[in-house]
Amino acid sequence: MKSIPRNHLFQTCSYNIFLHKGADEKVNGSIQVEHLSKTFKKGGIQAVKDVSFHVDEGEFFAFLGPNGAGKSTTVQILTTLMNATTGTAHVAGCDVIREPEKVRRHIGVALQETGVDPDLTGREMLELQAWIFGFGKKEGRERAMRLLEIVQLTEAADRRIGRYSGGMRRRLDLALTLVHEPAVLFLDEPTTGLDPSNRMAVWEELRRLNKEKGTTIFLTTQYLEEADSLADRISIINDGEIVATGTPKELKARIGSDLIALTPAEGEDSEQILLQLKAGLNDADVIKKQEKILIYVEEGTRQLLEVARILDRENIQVEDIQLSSPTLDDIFLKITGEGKKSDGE
Ligand SMILES: Nc1ncnc2c1ncn2[C@@H]1O[C@H](COP(=O)(O)OP(=O)(O)OP(=O)(O)O)[C@@H](O)[C@H]1O
Repeated sequence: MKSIPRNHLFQTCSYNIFLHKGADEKVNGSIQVEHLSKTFKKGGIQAVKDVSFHVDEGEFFAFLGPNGAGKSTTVQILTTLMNATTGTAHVAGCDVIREPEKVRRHIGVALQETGVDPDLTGREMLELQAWIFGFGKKEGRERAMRLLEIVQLTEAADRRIGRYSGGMRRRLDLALTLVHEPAVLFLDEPTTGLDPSNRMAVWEELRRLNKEKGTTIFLTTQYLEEADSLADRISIINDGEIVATGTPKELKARIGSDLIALTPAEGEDSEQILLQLKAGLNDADVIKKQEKILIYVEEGTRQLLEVARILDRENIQVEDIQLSSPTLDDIFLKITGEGKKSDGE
């Protein structure tokens, strides 16, 4: 699935093209995508299907979806690393097909595969990146130091990248995209593989960039929690199609903020239980998923008591009952009515 050495390609491009600082130019950091589709000849997979959306300048936008949904393909098209089959896209006011060099000048990209040189140290790599973007030696050194601190790599600054762990490489990669303070930042699953404290550090930095510098951020993620915590707006992508768009609040209002999942005991009639719960809970959102019954509610604790009362009153035996927050799977189930697709492989 990830056959293209994407970040490497991008950084290779940057050695030749980026000989000036994008941050000095006033650009409109918006993204406009119209009817974008991508079909891979190999395998004939339609990875992106007639996708349209916009991201305003300064907005924090998340593309949320499971494995194989089409997130990386969309990012690759928007960052000029891959051509769309049909449709158009403008990033920072420039057409990604007709003006790829202009687009590259205004964007920072952290992709899932890093293309850093394993023989350099983290500090050297950052200083090199700063030099490529036209910063002087002193400023480059200062930027490298500050970014190393932000991504918590100060201690490992002088270690060769080849000896970094996967998580450390991801953090370095993020730092590399920030060197020239781009108008639009594309981050493809930036926190996958990071432990909770590193994840929080990356979140904090992204929030700061977005709020203080007005950087437009396009982030892909499989984590609902990440999109919820960071994004102004979220589009949910499933099997190449956008199935829902809205603010986290709007999306949550569609699904309820809590989820009660119960497993009826063997021999119980789950269809009947479904009807009894619906009736008893004023037509609440109750659905069946395999052997479980899922109830989407707003005030989980209060509703859990109500569910327990109904089960007791109707003499329904259950094997298990749990209260939790909805997962991405649950949201897909609710929004698409069919649940998350498989990996699409
Ligand atoms: N170079 C390629 N050639 C053929 N098919 C591809 C290629 N890249 C991706 N695909 C397929 O396109 C679909 C979308 O993949 P994509 O990588 O965009 O999904 P994703 O949402 O980024 O998933 P993940 O979260 O796993 O990175 C998948 O079915 C994938 O197998």
